[in-house]
Amino acid sequence: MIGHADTAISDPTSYIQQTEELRTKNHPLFLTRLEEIHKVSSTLTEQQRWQLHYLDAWEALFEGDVAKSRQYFEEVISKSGDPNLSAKASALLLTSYGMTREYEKAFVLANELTSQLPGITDVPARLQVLTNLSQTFNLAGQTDLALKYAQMMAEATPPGASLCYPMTDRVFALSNAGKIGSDSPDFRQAVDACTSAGQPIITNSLWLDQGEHLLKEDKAAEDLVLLNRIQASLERNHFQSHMLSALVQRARAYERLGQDEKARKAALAAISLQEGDSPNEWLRYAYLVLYHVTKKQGDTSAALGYYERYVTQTQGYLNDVSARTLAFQLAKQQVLAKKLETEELSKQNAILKLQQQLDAKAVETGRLYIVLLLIGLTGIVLWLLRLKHSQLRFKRMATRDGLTGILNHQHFINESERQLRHLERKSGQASLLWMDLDHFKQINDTHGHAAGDAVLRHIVKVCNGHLRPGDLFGRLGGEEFGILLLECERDHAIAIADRIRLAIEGDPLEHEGMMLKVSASVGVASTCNAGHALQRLCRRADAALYRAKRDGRNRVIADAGEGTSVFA
Ligand SMILES: Nc1nc2c(ncn2[C@@H]2O[C@H](COP(=O)(O)OP(=O)(O)OP(=O)(O)O)[C@@H](O)[C@H]2O)c(=O)[nH]1
Repeated sequence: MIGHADTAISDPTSYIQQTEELRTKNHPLFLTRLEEIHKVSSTLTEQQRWQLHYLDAWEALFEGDVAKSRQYFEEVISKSGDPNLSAKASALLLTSYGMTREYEKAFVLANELTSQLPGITDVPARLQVLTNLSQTFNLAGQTDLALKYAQMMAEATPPGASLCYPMTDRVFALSNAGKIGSDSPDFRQAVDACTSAGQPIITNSLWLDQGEHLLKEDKAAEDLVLLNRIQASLERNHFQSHMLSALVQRARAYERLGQDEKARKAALAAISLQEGDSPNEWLRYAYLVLYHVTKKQGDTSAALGYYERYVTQTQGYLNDVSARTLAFQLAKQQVLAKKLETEELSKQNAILKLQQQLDAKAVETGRLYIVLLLIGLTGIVLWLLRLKHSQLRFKRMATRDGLTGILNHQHFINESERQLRHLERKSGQASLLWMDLDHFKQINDTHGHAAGDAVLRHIVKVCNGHLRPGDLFGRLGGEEFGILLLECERDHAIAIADRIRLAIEGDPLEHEGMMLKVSASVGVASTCNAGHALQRLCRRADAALYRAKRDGRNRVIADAGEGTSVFA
């Protein structure tokens, strides 16, 4: 329980809520309780203080202090952080714009509230927004919209709760549309709902509207009965616009009944109630009554004066009506323009998105092309490599001996001729070794052909270990080899040949657990004796080899000119 001086409030939240419900039900009690809450305001939570601020704003609007109410409502909307309270404040701000004839602002706000509606789920806030929307659209002459919001309000009203507000908004919309008369059951039903809900101010609004219909239907006496019946309630609740409209209605009723003095008094009372001379439908009627009465009484100058005020008011009223319609249309146009703009933007966004997608696709396609190109290029490169490899293989096959990898007979001959020609030009020397393995047949016969092959490969390996890179080494056939030693004098060649012979002899091949030992006979011919012609060199070397074989094998015999030889 929180308290201050003589006031004690045990549950401020529900107390504030109950006080809010009293606004139009029991306005004097509402004021008393509002004062009580203010006394304990220092003990309230922040949210409760904003609720109190909202009630202060409502009261300021009820009293006609629009500026104060608007300031308070705007503070609630921007600072309270309470979406439901903000929605209610916006709804009442809407009404305040209507009261000050700022119709454009009102309809722009109405449009905003309409779009926010789906998100407003708090029942009291939703009902407040719906009733203010219905009233605002009714003010603009948009009675269908007003009816729609009244219907939505009825649907949003929880079961068992009063339908006073939605029924009243419905009656006002139907009434404004000229769809009901004074005897319409809609009046009766709405009045019953509001009476049993304990809403005298709303009930009085309905009675006054029914009175307007009675006047239109030329039932002035009935209207006066009605006005007399609600007079006490009007005075009790002291709602300024009700007091004003009731007095004007009374004045018009008296005038119709020929009770001019009463009509004049009522009209003057109405004018005295109104502060300022701003356009107003009731004042328009008040001046019209005064014009008729004074004219009838023969007071022409006074009648003229009232008539001028009546014309001014009419002008103002008509301007006001067209301003409402215009503002509504303007706001509608703005909303439409905004919608179109949004649609245009979303179209542009869609185009941009498409563009981006196309760009992405182009990049993707570009990438695909690059990948395909790379695959193609790689394929071509691989194909070229394979081609090169094949060419090399073919070239190798064409120039090399398949078993040992050294030059084949034909290529050895060709290359040797080329090198000898070259050496001849520069007077260089070369020596040709003609080498044949001894009794090789026995290897084949004893150990098999494969062993013979292995020995041939081994011999090539041994020989290569004693040759320079530029020397030519070829297999002339079977177990016969030719070696052309470039830039090599005869004696040096004999020494190399003998080193090779010794190496072959001293390096048997281990093959499948067997030591395969071979020897070689070598014939040497040199350009210094035989000249640079290959044929002659071969003949001389071959002859020397023949002698080496004949003389017992495993030896080197060098050609020493025609018919001579040197042993190594
Ligand atoms: N394993 C193997 N044997 C070969 C190859 N080419 C030739 N031969 C064999 O080499 C042997 C050469 O024998 P011959 O010409 O009688 O000469 P040899 O047995 O070496 O006797 P001499 O030359 O007189 O010392 C033959 O048995 C051929 O079959 C070859 O590529 N691989």
